[in-house]
Amino acid sequence: MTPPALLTLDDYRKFSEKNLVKLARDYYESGAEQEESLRRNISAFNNLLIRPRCLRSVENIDTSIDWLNGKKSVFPVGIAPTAFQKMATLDGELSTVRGAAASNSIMICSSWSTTSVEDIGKEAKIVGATIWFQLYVYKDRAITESLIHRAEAAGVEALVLTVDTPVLGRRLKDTYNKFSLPKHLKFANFESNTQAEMPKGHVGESGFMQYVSSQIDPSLDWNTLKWIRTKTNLPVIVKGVMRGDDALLALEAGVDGIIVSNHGGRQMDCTVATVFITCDKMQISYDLFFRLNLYQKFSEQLTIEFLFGWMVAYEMDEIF
Ligand SMILES: Cc1cc2nc3c(=O)[nH]c(=O)nc-3n(C[C@H](O)[C@H](O)[C@H](O)COP(=O)(O)O)c2cc1C
Ligand SMILES: CCCCCCC(=O)C(=O)O
Repeated sequence: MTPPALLTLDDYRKFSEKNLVKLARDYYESGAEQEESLRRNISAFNNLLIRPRCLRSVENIDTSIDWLNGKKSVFPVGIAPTAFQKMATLDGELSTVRGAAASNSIMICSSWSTTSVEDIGKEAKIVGATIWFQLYVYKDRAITESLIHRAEAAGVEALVLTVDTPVLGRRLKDTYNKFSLPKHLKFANFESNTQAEMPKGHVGESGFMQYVSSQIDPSLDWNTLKWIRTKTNLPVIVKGVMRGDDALLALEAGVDGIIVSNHGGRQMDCTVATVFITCDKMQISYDLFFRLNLYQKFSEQLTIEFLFGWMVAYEMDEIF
């Protein structure tokens, strides 16, 4: 059967309903607690209005950006890290890395991919994709360090430290569903069963919640960031910053970039919408403004990347 034309995000979402089991769809789509942040992210973006200029030639437009180290990409949208992609397709992360190459984007590989970083790295070399690696910090620092070194050896060009997940947000749907990874899937970056397998869920606690509370280090702080910097020469970007004062601390800590994010409303409910987080106290000028994630270089410019979305490239004051 010829697949239908999928033109909008909503088309994709509806199409996926036929192909995803409820457990996976709920995991992919849900936010924390009452999902106020998740709804606010969407409505805040939908309420942005554009006042377009007229009689400006659009014959030659340049949407290119420099993600890092002078590497130009004509497509200024990155693919945010997304765990457990094989719940959606057989090829999982390999499909995404091919998509990243085809669209001249970058892929941020999740620590919790269902394909190992080595296999994603091999495919990235074949198809010519740029990959970065998103890091979760384990209580066992030896595990964390080994992840960093394996990602480096696999050819990633930057490390992205997620800083908004010292504990897992309470996702009610996952809890009701007693969410755990389907039996045939594992955390592909780990060998030992303790890290590679997600426990079964039980009443009132998903398997995912048990995994995170037993493995992930809730003491994550600025010292952890310093420690990471001693373990790698790769650029380090922090993801999940929501305030200007924290952005300044990140800058003082010598990070190479920040991603402003409330984790799609999946971590803490009742937060400000990502799109409205102003970078107060930051001496930068805005040149691009997008929807979900926001990747920022501490140079003259601000660029923003978003997951499966669309972009507007206007000056900030043209939007409101
Ligand atoms: C299904 C799913 C899995 C995700 N997995 C990860 C992950 O492994 N690591 C991570 O840092 N963020 C993860 N995220 C968060 C996204 O990278 C991204 O921050 C979010 O979808 C968009 O929200 P934002 O605009 O507030 O960043 C995941 C999001 C979704 C929807
Ligand atoms: C330590 C926090 C776990 C979150 C894991 C994956 C993710 O980011 C998401 O589901 O959202």
